[in-house]
Amino acid sequence: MASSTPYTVRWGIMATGWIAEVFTKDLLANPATRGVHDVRHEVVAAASSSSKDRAVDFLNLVKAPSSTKAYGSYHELVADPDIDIIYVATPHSHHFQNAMLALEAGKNVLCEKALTVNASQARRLVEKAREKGVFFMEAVWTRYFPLSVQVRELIAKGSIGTVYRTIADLSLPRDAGDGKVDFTDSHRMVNPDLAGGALLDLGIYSLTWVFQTLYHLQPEADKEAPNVVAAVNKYHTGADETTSIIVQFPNHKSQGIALTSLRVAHDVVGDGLNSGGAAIRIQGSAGEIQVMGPAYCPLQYRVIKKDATGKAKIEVFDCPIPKDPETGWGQGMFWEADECARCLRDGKKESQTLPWSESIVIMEVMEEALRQGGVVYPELITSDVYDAQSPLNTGKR
Ligand SMILES: NC(=O)C1=CN([C@@H]2O[C@H](COP(=O)(O)OP(=O)(O)OC[C@H]3O[C@@H](n4cnc5c(N)ncnc54)[C@H](OP(=O)(O)O)[C@@H]3O)[C@@H](O)[C@H]2O)C=CC1
Ligand SMILES: O=C1OC[C@@H](O)[C@H](O)[C@H]1O
Repeated sequence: MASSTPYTVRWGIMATGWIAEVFTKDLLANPATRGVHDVRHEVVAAASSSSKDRAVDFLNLVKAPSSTKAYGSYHELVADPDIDIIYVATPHSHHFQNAMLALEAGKNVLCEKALTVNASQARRLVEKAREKGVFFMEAVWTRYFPLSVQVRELIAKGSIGTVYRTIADLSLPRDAGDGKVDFTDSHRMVNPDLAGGALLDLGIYSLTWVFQTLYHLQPEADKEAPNVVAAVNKYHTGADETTSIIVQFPNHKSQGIALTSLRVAHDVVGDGLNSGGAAIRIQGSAGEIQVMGPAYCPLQYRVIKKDATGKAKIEVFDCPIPKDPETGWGQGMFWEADECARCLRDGKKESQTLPWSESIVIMEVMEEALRQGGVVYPELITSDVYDAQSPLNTGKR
């Protein structure tokens, strides 16, 4: 008989920026408000690379329980024996060193997207997780949305026939009108020192839709790494500002088109529904699924087929994100946290929804696209040699 006591996971939060705040609030949202009763989350500690005060401010901001510990270094965080899993919420540039720091300490790890700066770093992390026997997952939260689960199920049961093509776009209209985009050159979105650029930050979601609809569902025995053709426009900082990728799975006769840009919008109106077209179109031999809303946080999908008379039949499915009524919190990041909890409870080292091998293949695609576009990141952040004392781990910038 299943236990009625929820399985509790104790989290340590590495970094105190924007997404650390959103994710931590989701951890603290009541699971019952999303109908979850088998797992729950506790926030045990948070760490800032710059000071303990910043970690204290962060914990106040997210209204963490008073017992939650604040650390002024990532090293202290990963050494805390009360923590089950570390959430790495630093810029892409830091993920390899920071995740390795936690894995080396024997911690389970959920690491923000993009997992690393290149595929070799991703492979190293997976090898380390395997060696240490710990759980490790890339935090691509969208994969755990009930909407994504439903869309994958529809495809798997052949609702739109054989899927031959997926087109996915995640683009932000940040053109400043003076040749620049409205991020400062030091911002992580465009700063090569922080592995900035449209692809690693946004394009990964376009690729997520391509992969979860065309690659993830390929039978294990027929898994096919894709051919990659990319066009990249570089920003004056050297990071990519607009990148378009065609991934081709020749044996499956399928293709994915993943688009991203910091210049134009995937949705001109900005409400995710009325832009005139879907940013994600999954095209099958017997119909199409359109996913509405930004690729990272979609809230509606439509299944479009012809009925027996040849007339279009459109079914619309809304998938809202439940908010905790007490705090108003809930952005949809709790679903990936629940996945981590269930994997830990069940002794799984990787999530079947985003297996290690798939994170690596996606990193290979992004690395190849950036190579074709001539985007080069600095040695400090591309190295796959772990250094506990790297400035990326100590915060000594
Ligand atoms: N899943 C999602 O929807 C989203 C995911 N992300 C991902 O989360 C990660 C962080 O993004 P975001 O929270 O927006 O970034 P922020 O700049 O807001 O925060 C990054 C944090 O990392 C720490 N950090 C350590 N070293 C540096 C450094 N040299 N420069 C800047 N910050 C540093 C800082 O915390 P401290 O020094 O206190 O440790 C900082 O607050 C990225 O990988 C991004 O792709 C971002 C937004 C949405
Ligand atoms: O992951 C993300 O999703 C939302 C975007 O606005 C953000 O830049 C990106 O990091």
